[in-house]
Amino acid sequence: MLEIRDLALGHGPRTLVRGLDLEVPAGGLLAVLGPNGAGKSTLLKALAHLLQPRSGSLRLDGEPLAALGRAARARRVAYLSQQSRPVAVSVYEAILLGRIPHLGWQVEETDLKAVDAILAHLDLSRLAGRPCTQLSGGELQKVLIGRALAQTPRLLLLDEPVNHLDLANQLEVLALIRRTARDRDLVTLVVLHDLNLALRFADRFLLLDGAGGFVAGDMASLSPEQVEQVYRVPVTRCDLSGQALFIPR
Ligand SMILES: Nc1ncnc2c1ncn2[C@@H]1O[C@H](COP(=O)(O)OP(=O)(O)OP(=O)(O)O)[C@@H](O)[C@H]1O
Repeated sequence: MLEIRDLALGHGPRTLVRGLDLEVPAGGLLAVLGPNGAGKSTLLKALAHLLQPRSGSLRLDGEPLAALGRAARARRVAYLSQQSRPVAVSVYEAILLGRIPHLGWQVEETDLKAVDAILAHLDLSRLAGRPCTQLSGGELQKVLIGRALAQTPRLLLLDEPVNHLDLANQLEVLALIRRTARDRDLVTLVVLHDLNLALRFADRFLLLDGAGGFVAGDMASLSPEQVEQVYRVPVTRCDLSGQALFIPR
């Protein structure tokens, strides 16, 4: 469980988040929503300890995140930024890099087995020897998620993981993230721009308005009024064969 208490975030004079209280249980998927510039990446960076909150506390399974040392944090928190780029190593090596926080002075059999398991889990075994620079966008995104999983984190932070992916890859990658969060009982936060993907894959949401305000709840409770107020676009929420959708009017 991730507990966020009275969190305030901002840059310079601008306050992005004020008084944020939120509990994020393990096993599910929290969609972090909001318009461009609302503070979604800033929130993830604060959780990854890359940015100092103005105030408030962050606890993971009861333990203050700020108290974790660098190595302990790398074992507990995996963060995939918006700007992740391929590195010139093989798929196998890229995922093995995620084991660094767990390594002693050499790679152990358990590390290699962990990489094999992740390759199989992500259906990437056939690409193990391929340089990351020769992957499609969807394949690369899966490798980066694999590297994050190799850290065996408890908290998984993914900033727009389906950006630049085609429809099939968006669905595949998000299904994989949801399945992984459930199977490995991870606390997972995913920044998404597509509300309909959020409705389909997330079970909770946090909607930031960029002016300090926020609304959070079960995905099923996200209302057109809440969406309209933040995105300033009139929308209708409808149901198509059991799948909720927001349609701009
Ligand atoms: N290091 C920084 N210094 C000053 N301002 C910043 C910094 N980083 C971000 N900002 C500003 O803070 C606001 C929130 O940025 P952030 O990247 O968190 O938004 P976002 O919701 O992730 O946006 P997007 O959907 O466009 O990725 C933006 O107006 C941005 O310009």
